[in-house]
Amino acid sequence: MTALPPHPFDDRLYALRTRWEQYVADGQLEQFIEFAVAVNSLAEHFARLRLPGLSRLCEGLENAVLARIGDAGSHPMRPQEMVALQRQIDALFGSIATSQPSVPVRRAEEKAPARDLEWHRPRSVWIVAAADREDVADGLQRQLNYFGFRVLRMGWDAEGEVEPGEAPLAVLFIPAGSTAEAAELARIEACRKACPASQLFYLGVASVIDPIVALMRAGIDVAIPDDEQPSMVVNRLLDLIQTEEQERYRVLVVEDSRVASTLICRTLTEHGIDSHAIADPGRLLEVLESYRPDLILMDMHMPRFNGVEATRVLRQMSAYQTLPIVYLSGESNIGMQVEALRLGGDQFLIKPFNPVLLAAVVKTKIARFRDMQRSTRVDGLTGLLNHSAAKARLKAMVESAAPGERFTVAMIDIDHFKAVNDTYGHPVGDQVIRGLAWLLKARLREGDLIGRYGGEEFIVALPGTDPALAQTVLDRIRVDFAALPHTHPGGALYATFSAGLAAYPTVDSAAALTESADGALLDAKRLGRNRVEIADC
Ligand SMILES: Nc1nc2c(ncn2[C@@H]2O[C@H](COP(=O)(O)OP(=O)(O)OP(=O)(O)O)[C@@H](O)[C@H]2O)c(=O)[nH]1
Repeated sequence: MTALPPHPFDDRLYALRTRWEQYVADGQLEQFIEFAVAVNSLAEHFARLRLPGLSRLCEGLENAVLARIGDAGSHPMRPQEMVALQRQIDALFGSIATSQPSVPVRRAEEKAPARDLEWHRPRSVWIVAAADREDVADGLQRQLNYFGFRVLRMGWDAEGEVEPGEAPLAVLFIPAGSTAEAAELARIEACRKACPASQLFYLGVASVIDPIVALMRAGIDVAIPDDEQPSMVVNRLLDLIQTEEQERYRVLVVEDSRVASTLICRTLTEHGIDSHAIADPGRLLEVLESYRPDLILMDMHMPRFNGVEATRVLRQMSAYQTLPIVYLSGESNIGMQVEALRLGGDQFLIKPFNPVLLAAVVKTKIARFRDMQRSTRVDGLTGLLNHSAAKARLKAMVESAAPGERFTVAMIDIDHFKAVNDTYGHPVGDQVIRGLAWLLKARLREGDLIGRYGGEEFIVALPGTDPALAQTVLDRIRVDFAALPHTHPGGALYATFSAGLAAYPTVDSAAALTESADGALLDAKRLGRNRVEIADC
């Protein structure tokens, strides 16, 4: 097996390798299931880190493993099957060893903040552009540089462009037409192979399914339609460098058999999922309220009333209409299963259950449920938290603040924005709003609150930061924003913003913090705009 250098995924790789070696030595089904769990855990880890190429390789291995789980009688597997799996494992380990996820570095011209805080650092991006699309590439490069990305340009014909250790965050392919030719697909395939950890974008694809499928097969992760502005890709890249902190998944198990619920909860725990079990479905509403699960695993046959009846009740309540409900039951009657799905269930799994399948179903359903919930909290124009979500987050920050904890809230407003709209039109105004949103995303930290509070007004909250440091940080962003060109048909315009700051716990409620920061913002406007003022409390 390929020898591995020290690597950030070491623990997971070690678990995967030793479990495989144990299975190779003893050939027991239980060991194979443990190995399957290790493969699943590594695949999820790569997905979380947004390393699409490695995720894909790992998922390929996972599929091959799942197909061979079978039962105790099918283990140890035949020697040829073992060799085939060993080859897949070697290919995966080889790719991991050669791919080095890019390490963030501080921008050369950026000074370290006065007190060291982990503000976002740039990453490198490659742009592969056709000769007649250099203008699009130039515009994108300028924007990417402003948002702190390092850009490397190359043509479609370039060969051997890969420098060792130079794995980019993303590669942007800008083709001459809207359909990829065979040579272009080959170029993308070569890049996919060379950069398994990078996200590959193809800009300007026609909205026709066949060419998009061909691009995906060649290794493209995101095909951007030709009617979407190329600059939108900047936002997607900023999303890539901001991994949202994830709360652990929570599953409520409704199951009257103690043995079954213990087994289910143990499987969930092994996959890093929190669970809570109740034996009496009569307690469902009360526990849903207190535990707030992301999914219910529901038994079908229970005393008093059954799982389908419980599901029907939940589906009549607006709070639980979209909550995923998966039946886990020994019921083998297909008619009953179909009826259970018609009456509100999302999926039907049979007991005794396959632990890997159960975990995969639970995780994918929860991931989709959380994505859907997230979309109701996000502002469509900028991708930031919307007004109500930002307000709720600030309230939660105040309520959960430990004694002695401090943070600073900023209200930010673009100067003379009405004139931008009036002179250049609404779409250009929108681009200016996006520009500021992206700059904030690029420059602030993962744990900072950034929201679009109103039209051209933003709210920011910086944990562990006093007003003086917050002023330094926002002032730097203010200067960069003033230098950011916003293109319009006649050239480029420049905009500025003003900001007001208020500090917790000097001001100790969410409403008073926004009010106080708003007051300081008004002062900044009165004092001439393009400045950051601290509220005097
Ligand atoms: N393009 C665009 N404009 C918006 C959006 N939301 C609000 N606006 C416009 O933003 C402008 C805000 O203008 P004002 O509140 O008068 O303030 P201002 O011109 O920015 O002036 P000062 O804040 O005093 O510097 C209004 O013309 C709104 O129509 C939006 O989503 N897109």
